[in-house]
Amino acid sequence: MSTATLSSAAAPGLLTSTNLFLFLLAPALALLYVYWKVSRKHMVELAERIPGPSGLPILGNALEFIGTPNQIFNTIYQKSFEFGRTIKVWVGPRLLIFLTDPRDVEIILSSHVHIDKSPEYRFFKPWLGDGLLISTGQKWRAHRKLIAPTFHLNVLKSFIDLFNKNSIETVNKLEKELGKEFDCHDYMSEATVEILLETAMGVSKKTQDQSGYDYAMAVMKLCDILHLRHTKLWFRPDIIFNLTSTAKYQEKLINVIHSLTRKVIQKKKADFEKGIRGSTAEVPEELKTQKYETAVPTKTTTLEGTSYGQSVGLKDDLDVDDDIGEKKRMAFLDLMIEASQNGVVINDEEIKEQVDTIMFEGHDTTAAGSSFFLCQMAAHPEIQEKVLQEIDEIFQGSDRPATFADTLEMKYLERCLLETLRLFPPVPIIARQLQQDVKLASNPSYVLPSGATIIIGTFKVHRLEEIYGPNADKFDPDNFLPERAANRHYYSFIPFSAGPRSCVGRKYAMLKLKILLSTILRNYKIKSNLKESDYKLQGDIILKRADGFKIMLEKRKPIVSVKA
Ligand code: HEM
Repeated sequence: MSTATLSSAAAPGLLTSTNLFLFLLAPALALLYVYWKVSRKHMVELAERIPGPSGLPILGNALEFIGTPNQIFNTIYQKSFEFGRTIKVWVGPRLLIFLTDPRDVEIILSSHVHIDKSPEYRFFKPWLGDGLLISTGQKWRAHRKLIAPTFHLNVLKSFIDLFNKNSIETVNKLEKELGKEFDCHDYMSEATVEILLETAMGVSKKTQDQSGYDYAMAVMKLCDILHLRHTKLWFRPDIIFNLTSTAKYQEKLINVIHSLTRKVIQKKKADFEKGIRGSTAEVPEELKTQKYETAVPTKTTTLEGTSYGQSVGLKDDLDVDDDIGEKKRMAFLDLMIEASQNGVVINDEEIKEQVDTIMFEGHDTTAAGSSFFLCQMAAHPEIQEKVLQEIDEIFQGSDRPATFADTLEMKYLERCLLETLRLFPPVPIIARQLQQDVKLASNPSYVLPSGATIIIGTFKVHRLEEIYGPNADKFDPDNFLPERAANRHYYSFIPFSAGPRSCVGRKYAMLKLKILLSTILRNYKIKSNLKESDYKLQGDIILKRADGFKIMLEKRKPIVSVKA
C-alpha cells in the first residue's frame, strides 16, 4: 500500500477522534463554567451589597489601574471619595474590598484567623521565599515567636552606639551636598541598609565587599518590577512573565540581593563557630554612650500617647515587659544561627528567607519614612525650628552621642515623626485574603465574603476628617499630643499595622529614626523650594515621591562635627 493510500485511510479515524474530543470538550467547559459560577454565587451576592464603581464585563474595574505609578495612586485616592468607607472593586474575577473604617480595620488586624496575605504577595516569593512577611499558618507562628524577641527593647538598647556611629557617618557623607538640591532618599537607603547590617545582622559593613547602596538600588528596581506585576494584568501569570526580558532583569537583581544576604550569613556563621557573639562592627571610643547614659527605668517603653509608633492601648508581642532570660536577649541573626544548630525551629534556607525579609522590610520602609520626615521639615520651617530648639536643649551644644534617655526627651521630634508616618505611611495599604465571611462593625449589612481580598487603606484611614478633623491633610504634630491621641480609635493610626501580624521592627524603627534624624538635624537645617502640595506620590509597595525626595542642606552654627 502506498503512503498516500495509508494517510487517506487514517484520515476518517483522525477526524472522528477530533470530533469526539470537541464533542466532549464543549460540555466539559460548560460544566466547568456552571461550577465556577455556582461556587462564586455566594461571593458575588455578598459583594453586590457593597458599593463600588461599576465595571466592564469580564475586566471589571481593571482598566482604572492603568497609567504611571503616580497616576494610579491619584486615581485610587480620588475614587475613594466617591463611595463610603467600604468600597468594592472587581479586577477581572478578583474581588477586592477596601476598608477604611477603624472599627472594621480592627476586626481584620486584631484577628488571629485573618492572617493570610493576599495572592499578590506571591510575586515576592523568588526574592523573600517564605519569610515572615509572606508565610502563614504554623510556619509563620513558629518563626514570629522566634523573631519577635530579637527586637525587644533590651536588645535595641544595645544598638544605640551603632545607631549613633552610622548616623554620624551619614552626616559626613551628606556634607558634599551642602548648598545643592539633591535626593535624600539615596542617602537614607544606604544608611538604613548599613545600620541593619551592623545591628540586626551583627556584621561589620566593612567586611562586606558589596555596598549597602548597591543593595538598596537593586531592591528599589526590583520593587518597580513587582509594582508592574501588580498593576499590569498581562504581567501577572508567571508563564507569560517568565518569557519577558523583565523577568531576566528581575533574576539579575535578585542575584545582587541574595549575594549580599548569603555573604552576611556565611560571615555570621564563621564568627559563630569561632565563639564570637554579638555585633562585630566597631564603635570609636568617643561614641560609646555608656558614660553619658543616665539611669532610665527599663520599663519606660511608653511615651505620652503612643508606644513606639502605635496607640498605647494596643499591645503586641513586642510589648512584653517581663524580664526575658539572657539567652533570648540575642540580636536577630545571632539567634537565628543558634536556633538552627539543632535544625528543628529553623533550617538554613529558612534563615536566608528571614534575613532577606528583615533586610527588605527593615530598610525600604525606614528610608521612605526618614526621607518624608526631612522633606516635611523643609516644607514646614516653623515646625523644624521647634524641633531644632528641642534638640539644642537636650544636647546643649555638646557633640556627645545620643543616649537612650535622650531619645525619650525627643518628644516634639517624635510627634513630627508620627505625624509624618500618619500623612505618608511607608506601607500605604495592607492586604489580606479572607478564608471565611466577616460581618463589618461599621455596617452589619455588609458581609465580606470568604475568598475576597481585603485591602486596608492605611493612607486613607490616616486622613479621615471624621477622625483627624477638617484639616486632616495638614501637617500638625500636635495631633499626637497625648490628649488628642487618647480620644481616637486605636486603629485609626496604623503605620506599623497592628495585632498579631504587626511590624516586628516597630520599636527598632522608631529608636533608630530618632537617633538618625536628630543627628542630621544637629548638623544641618533642611531647606526646599517645594511645598507639601508639590509632592507627587506613588504607592509602589512602599509609598514614595515620584518626583524624588529633593532637599537642600544648610550647615548649622555652631557646627557639631563628630568623627566616626
Ligand atoms: C518606618 C518603618 C516601618 C514601617 C512603617 C513598617 C510597616 C510595616 C507594616 C505596615 C507591616 C505589615 C505589612 C503587612 O501586613 O502587609 C510590617 C510588617 C513587618 N515589618 Fe515593618 N515597618 C517598618 C520598619 C521595619 C523594620 C525596621 C523591620 C525590621 C528590622 C521591619 C520588619 C517587618 C517584618 C518582618 C514584618 C512582617 C511581620 C509579620 O508578618 O509577622 N519593619 N511593617
